[in-house]
Amino acid sequence: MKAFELSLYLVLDPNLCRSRSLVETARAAVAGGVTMVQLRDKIAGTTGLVAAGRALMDALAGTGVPLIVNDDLDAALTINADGLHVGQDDMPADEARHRLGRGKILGLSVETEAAAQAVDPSVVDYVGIGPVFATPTKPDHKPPIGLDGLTRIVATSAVPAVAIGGLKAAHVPSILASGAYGLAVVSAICGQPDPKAAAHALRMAIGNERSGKQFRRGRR
Ligand SMILES: Cc1ncc(COP(=O)(O)OP(=O)(O)O)c(N)n1
Ligand SMILES: Cc1nc(C(=O)O)sc1CCOP(=O)(O)O
Ligand SMILES: [Mg+2]
Repeated sequence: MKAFELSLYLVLDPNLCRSRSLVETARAAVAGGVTMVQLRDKIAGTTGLVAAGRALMDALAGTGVPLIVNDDLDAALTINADGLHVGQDDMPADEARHRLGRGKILGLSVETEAAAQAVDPSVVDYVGIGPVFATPTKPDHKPPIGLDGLTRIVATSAVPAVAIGGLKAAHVPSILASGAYGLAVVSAICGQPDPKAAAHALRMAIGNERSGKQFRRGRR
């Protein structure tokens, strides 16, 4: 399996990318410090996802940043993506793992402690927990879990967690304090006038928060 790092996970949605292409946005975001990229297009269909996914695979080659395909296992397999992300209402994780093979990254959305408890770490590599806050990016999202809900669900998870839903740079301290390893965002990068600068600001906030914690632990 390609190594993965959940600190800053860009979920690419063409609806939010304004006039920029997915490739342009991904390149800029990776230059700004994004560590994972997901292709999420709810209307493209498998053919559209395959075309967009191939272009993204080329753009990310050599960067070390994995490309995850949302929902569509066939598209992920066709382009030999680094992994797949499924939700509770998508294909069951067991089946996704079986068809994906052991060498790929599999992410699963969880919205409750019960769902987090049910995650099998031999099947699922990471969980996406949300929505932390309400967001117009996903109109069909479940009720927001808030920071307390996030903290409880993270504590239940046997695999690394990334928080998602309405997250901006100002939320970095509270999200990391919840125990989540990182943040997954759409509009905080995709919808921004300068996606590289937006990604950089998020990544710096994450780095500062982590180093600040180390410093505080060492103080008398
Ligand atoms: C990292 C990450 N976490 C959660 C989701 C949401 O997945 P899902 O609940 O299946 O909803 P859709 O994105 O498919 O609308 C995600 N995509 N990525
Ligand atoms: C794709 C997605 N999944 C969610 C979940 O709660 O599972 S919230 C969401 C959209 C996140 O977009 P933004 O960063 O613009 O708020
Ligand atoms: Mg889904």
